[in-house]
Amino acid sequence: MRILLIGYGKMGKTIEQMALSKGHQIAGTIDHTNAGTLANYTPENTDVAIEFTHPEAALGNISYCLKSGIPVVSGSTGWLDKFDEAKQLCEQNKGAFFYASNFSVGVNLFFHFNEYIAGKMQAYKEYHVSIREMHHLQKVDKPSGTGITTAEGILAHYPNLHGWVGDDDTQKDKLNIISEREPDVVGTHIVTYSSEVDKIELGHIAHSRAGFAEGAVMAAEWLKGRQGVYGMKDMLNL
Ligand SMILES: NC(=O)C1=CN([C@@H]2O[C@H](COP(=O)(O)OP(=O)(O)OC[C@H]3O[C@@H](n4cnc5c(N)ncnc54)[C@H](OP(=O)(O)O)[C@@H]3O)[C@@H](O)[C@H]2O)C=CC1
Ligand SMILES: O=C(O)C1=N[C@H](C(=O)O)C[C@H](O)C1
Repeated sequence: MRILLIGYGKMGKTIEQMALSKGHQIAGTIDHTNAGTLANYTPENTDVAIEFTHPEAALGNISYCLKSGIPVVSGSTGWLDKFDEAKQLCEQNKGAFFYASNFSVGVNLFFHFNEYIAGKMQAYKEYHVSIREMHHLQKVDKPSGTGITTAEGILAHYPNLHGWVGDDDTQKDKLNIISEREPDVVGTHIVTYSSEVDKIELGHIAHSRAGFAEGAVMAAEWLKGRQGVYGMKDMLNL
């Protein structure tokens, strides 16, 4: 497939290596320096776009692809308050849009187990549940998209918790997501259930960006010939 890489930073470059190793071609790469050239890409020269940019840039890039008829896979985080706009655009243009806050198969298994454990733990009121996410110093958004998806999986089972809050806030009836930033941490997410007497933890630690890149290329291949809005649960049958 001819893959357009929108965002050519840490993820764009890792995806490029993964896509080439699987026999795909790179239709082009977009970063700040050549953002205006996005308009040169059409379904005639591009089979699919993979978008990993920035919270401020994601919706514009996704909109361009959907309006132009280019199927688009996005992993950008920090913009999901506008997700419904992307969904509507996809429906209006009969397009193809695949979104995941985290493309690694391991994290999506973690999401699955997280929901199962939350369903069991909500009956045990002596345990206080919280989430901790750790990332590298360059990360611009917090909490992480993965941290928010993890929170949503827990909240679905905890009717007494009304939404999540970041670590700059503490409200008793909300689920706390604590964010830590340290040099070179690729991505770590830990769910903790803590009582007076013990602690239960479920965690995922990414050793590199290869898992994210592999999942994004897999999603681009899977999206071929499909129309609609999809996520990892659709692709992995989780
Ligand atoms: N879903 C998932 O599995 C994962 C998601 N992510 C998310 O992906 C995104 C990118 O992460 P990462 O690659 O580490 O970030 P980087 O900062 O390393 O790269 C971002 C890239 O986007 C480009 N960019 C930013 N703004 C614009 C714009 N307005 N127009 C065009 N290009 C732009 C940057 O260009 P320039 O360098 O010129 O500024 C750069 O090439 C983040 O939102 C991150 O949270 C990350 C890992 C996994
Ligand atoms: O910015 C990152 O690096 C990552 N971002 C994603 C997120 O916000 O969840 C996924 C992964 O944890 C790495």
